[in-house]
Amino acid sequence: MAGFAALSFLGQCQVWVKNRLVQTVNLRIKTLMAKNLIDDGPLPEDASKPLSFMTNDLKLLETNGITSELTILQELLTLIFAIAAAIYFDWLTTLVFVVGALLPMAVSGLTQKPIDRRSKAWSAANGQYTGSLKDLLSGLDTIRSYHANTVAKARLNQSSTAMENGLRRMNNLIGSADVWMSFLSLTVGLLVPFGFGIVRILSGVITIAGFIGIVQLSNSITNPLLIIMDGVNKWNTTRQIQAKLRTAKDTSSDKRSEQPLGTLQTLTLNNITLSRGGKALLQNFNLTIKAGSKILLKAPSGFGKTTLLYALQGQLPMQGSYQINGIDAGQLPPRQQLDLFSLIKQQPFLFNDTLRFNLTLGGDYSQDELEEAARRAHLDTLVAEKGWDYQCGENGANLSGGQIQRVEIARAFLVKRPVILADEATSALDDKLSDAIHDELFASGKTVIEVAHHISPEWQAKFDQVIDLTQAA
Ligand SMILES: Nc1ncnc2c1ncn2[C@@H]1O[C@H](COP(=O)(O)OP(=O)(O)OP(=O)(O)O)[C@@H](O)[C@H]1O
Repeated sequence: MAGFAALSFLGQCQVWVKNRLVQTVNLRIKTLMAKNLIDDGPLPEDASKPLSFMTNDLKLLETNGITSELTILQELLTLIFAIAAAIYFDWLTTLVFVVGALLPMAVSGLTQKPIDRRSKAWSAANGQYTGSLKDLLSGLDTIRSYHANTVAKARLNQSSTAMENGLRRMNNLIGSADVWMSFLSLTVGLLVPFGFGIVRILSGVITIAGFIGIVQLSNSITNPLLIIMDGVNKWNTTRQIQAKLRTAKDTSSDKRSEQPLGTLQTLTLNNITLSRGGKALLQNFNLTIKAGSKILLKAPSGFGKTTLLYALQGQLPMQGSYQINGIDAGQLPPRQQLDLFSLIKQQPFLFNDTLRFNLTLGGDYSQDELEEAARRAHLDTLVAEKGWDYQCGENGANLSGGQIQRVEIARAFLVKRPVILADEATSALDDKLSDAIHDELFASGKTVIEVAHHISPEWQAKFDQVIDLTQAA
């Protein structure tokens, strides 16, 4: 009774230790990936990929990777003890049993590449499914308005079918590999060693009792080996994911040291080339911007204006020479470069949180600073009416388009950075409000780089430079 209780308690401890280990590893990986995603990684061209990685792929890593590693470790211990005990009876018969059990394992190596390919295909299909689902949820109002329900459901079904097919194919391959490895284990791993053992008994090298001992122990050799093979196959499905984790580790160790930049003097672009999604945009572009100047960038839609603003911040790559105060931007820590700019986005993003949080984004600002930013962005009437704790809703669903834009403008005023990048910053505002915001932007004394399609001739005349990007190369 006491023995059984002790064994059960050991089993209980094993469950606790295993789950604690899985939790610790999962948390470390999630923290590392969150850091890479938020701090270090490039802006994703397709958000569904990191989304799927953080959810589905990391789950697969837990079930097929971390859990398999623990199982392999546990079974290895049983295996080592069983082999040691069997050697005590007869080392040669034990060797034949071990070789017979290892042979199928070597053959299992052949299935690794196809398993890799199928796991990659499953991961891609998974990303597409997550992307479709995300699209559908954020565009549900549009889908319903235009009665696109049937098409939307069909698209989602199509990607979920592709994902489930990918999963089935991957599991089929793993399952088939397991079945045929078992067949080999039973034949090469069991029948041959049995025959050899009988020969050893007949030649008087071992006793029947010794052979029975080895046969008993062979279960503790073959079974752990089968479980280890299955674990290795499962672990192999996570190799792509582990490769991504290693890249994340590399990017998170940025060795560039902080260089004193001092106050901003110039931004110099020489022979700059930009591309996005494989498409060449600006070519051989040159521009020098002095601190405090007001620049208007003009070009047709899709030319690459927004891309240029992101590249100035260092959030998208650019080829050529980009210097900040004469220092190569590539030599600056990304954070130092980012800290020079506040970006008023063409399509602002709002958190499903209060007005206050949406302005401060968790930063430490005094109430006076908040009120001042809201006043300059002409958001003060909204604040007076709704209060700072007003819930903006998912991506600003509880605000008008113009109010969302003014929250974005207020954010830019609040952070007080030397350069304001304004991407169609007042496109949702009426002329009077747009003029008032421009008055504030120009009065700030900051460098303003604005991208806009509709700016009146009077306002255009107030800029230091109006650059037509189509003529700038
Ligand atoms: N995330 C992305 N992935 C791939 N290509 C993109 C992405 N975003 C934009 N592009 C492409 O890059 C090109 C430049 O886009 P960008 O937004 O910089 O143009 P823009 O000049 O600001 O246009 P607009 O005046 O319409 O805002 C376009 O052809 C666009 O299709």
